[in-house]
Amino acid sequence: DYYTATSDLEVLFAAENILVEKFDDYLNKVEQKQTEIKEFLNYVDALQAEMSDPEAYHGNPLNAIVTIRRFVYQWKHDVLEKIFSTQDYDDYKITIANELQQLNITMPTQDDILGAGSGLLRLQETYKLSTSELADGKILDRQTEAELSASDCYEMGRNAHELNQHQYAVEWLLQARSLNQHPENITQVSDLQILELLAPALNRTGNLKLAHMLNSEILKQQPAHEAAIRDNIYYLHEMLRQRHILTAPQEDQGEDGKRSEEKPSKPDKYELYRRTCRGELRPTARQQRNLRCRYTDNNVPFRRLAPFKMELLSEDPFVAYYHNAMHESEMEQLQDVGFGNLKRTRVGQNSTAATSSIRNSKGIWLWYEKNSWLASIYQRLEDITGLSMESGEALQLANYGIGGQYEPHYDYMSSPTNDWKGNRILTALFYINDVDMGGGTAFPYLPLLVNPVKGSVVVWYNMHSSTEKDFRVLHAGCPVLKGSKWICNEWMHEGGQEFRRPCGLAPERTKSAAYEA
Ligand SMILES: O=C(O)CCC(=O)C(=O)O
Ligand SMILES: [Fe+2]
Repeated sequence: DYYTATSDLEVLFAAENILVEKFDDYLNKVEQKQTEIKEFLNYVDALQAEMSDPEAYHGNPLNAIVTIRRFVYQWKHDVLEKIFSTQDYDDYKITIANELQQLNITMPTQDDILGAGSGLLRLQETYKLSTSELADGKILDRQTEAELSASDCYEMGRNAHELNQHQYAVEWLLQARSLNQHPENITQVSDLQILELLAPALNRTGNLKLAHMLNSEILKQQPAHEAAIRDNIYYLHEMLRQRHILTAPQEDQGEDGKRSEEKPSKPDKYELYRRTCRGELRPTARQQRNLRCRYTDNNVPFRRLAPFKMELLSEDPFVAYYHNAMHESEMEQLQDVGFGNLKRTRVGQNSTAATSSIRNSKGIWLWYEKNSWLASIYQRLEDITGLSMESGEALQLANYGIGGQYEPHYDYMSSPTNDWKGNRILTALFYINDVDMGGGTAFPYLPLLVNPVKGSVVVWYNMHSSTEKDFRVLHAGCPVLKGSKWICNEWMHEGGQEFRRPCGLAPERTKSAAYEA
C-alpha cells in the first residue's frame, strides 16, 4: 500500500514519468493520423466540388475505377480502419503495463485513498487542525504550497462518511461546496454529488432540518432522484416524530427517575496520548528540576575521549536522550537499505503478529549476523545502555507515512517466550531524520513528548529493576504531521543482564501499579 510509508510514494513519480512519456508518444501518433485524415477529407471535398456533372463523370470508365478505389482503399484502410482501430491503444497499454511491472510498480488503489484519507483525519483529530485551513494548505501555523481542490475535499468528505466520522464529513463536504462556487476552479465534482453525501451526513450529526433542506435541493435538481425521494419521506417522518415527542406531556419521573449526575469520565489513554502529542501535557517544573544534560562515558574507557552527550528526560522511570549517537553515513546507509525494501510492520508476537492500524508504518528487521556494517551500532548500544546485546533482538528500521503513528502500547510482551532471553527490559529508539512537524514519541503518563532529533537515540526501561513491568512507560509514536519519520529501534532483553543491571531487592511494583490498565 501507498499510505503507510512516505518512501514508497516516491516511486509513483517514476511511474508518472513513464505515463507522461508514453502518452506524449501516443498523442503525437494520433495527431499525425488526424492530419492525414483531414488532408484526405479536403481532397474528397475538392474532388466533389470540381464535379459539375456527376453522370458524365461516372460515364468515364477511368473515373469509375477512381471512385471505387477511393472507397476500398482510402476510406476503408486509411480512414475507417485507422480511426476505429484500437491496435495502437492496445499496444501502448501493453508497453506501459510491462514497464511498470519491470520497475515493480503497482498502481495506487481506492484502498490507498482511504488509507491516506484516514491518516489525514487522524491528524485533524490529534492536532486539532481546521478543515478550511487544511484545504488552503495551512498546517497549524505553517502555510504550505499545497492546496486541495473541490474534488479532493469531496473525496475527504466521502472517506470521513465511510469511516463514520460524520462531523468531519460535513466539514469537508461544505468545504467542497464552497470551493465549487468559484467557477475558475477545474472541478470534477458536481453540486449534486456533494449534496447526495452532505444531506445524510448532516442527518447523522443530528442536523435533521438542514439535512431535509439540502435533500429538497437534490429533488429540485432531479425530481425523480430515488434515494432523495426515499430520504425525504424519512426526514419528514422523523421531524414529525420529534415534534410529537417535544409536545407530548412529560411523564413524571418521580424519585427514582432522577438521573444520576454523569461523572466526568477519566480521560482515557488515547485522549492523554493526543494531548501529549499536541504538547498540552508536559512534565511539571518539579519533575524537571533534576533534569540536566551531561557528558557521560558510562565507564567505557574509549568513551572518556568521546563521551556521550546525555540529556535526562525523566529520572524515574529512566528516559534519556543520547545525542550524536549515530553517524551521518550510518543513517544514509539505513535509509538506502530501507528504500523499496520495507514491509508493513506487524504488531504482536511471532505467529500471531498481524498488520494493524495500531501501527501504520513500514519496516524491516536487520539482523546483526547478516549485516556486519551494523557491528559498531551493536557495540554503541552496549556502551550507551551498559547492558549486554547478547539477548537483544534484531534492529528494526521503520518509516512512517502520512498520519503514520504507533498507538499507546508497552514494548514488553504480555507473555514472554520461555527461554533465557526473557522480556524486553529496555528500548533504544534512534531517530534517523528530523521530522518536519509531529511524529514525537509520547509518554502520556509521565507526561513527556520526546521530539525526534536526527542522530539521537532515546532510551528507556520498560521494566523495574525487580524485573516487574513498569506500567508508567506507556508510550506511542505521534502521527507525522508533515514530512516523514525514520526510526530504528532495538529491544534489549533481560537475559544476560544479571550482573549489569542487578535486580532490585524490594518489589517496585507499587510505583507503577496505579497505571496498570
Ligand atoms: O515511533 C515512535 O516514536 C515510537 C516507536 C515505538 O514505540 C516502538 O518502536 O516500540
Ligand atoms: Fe514501543
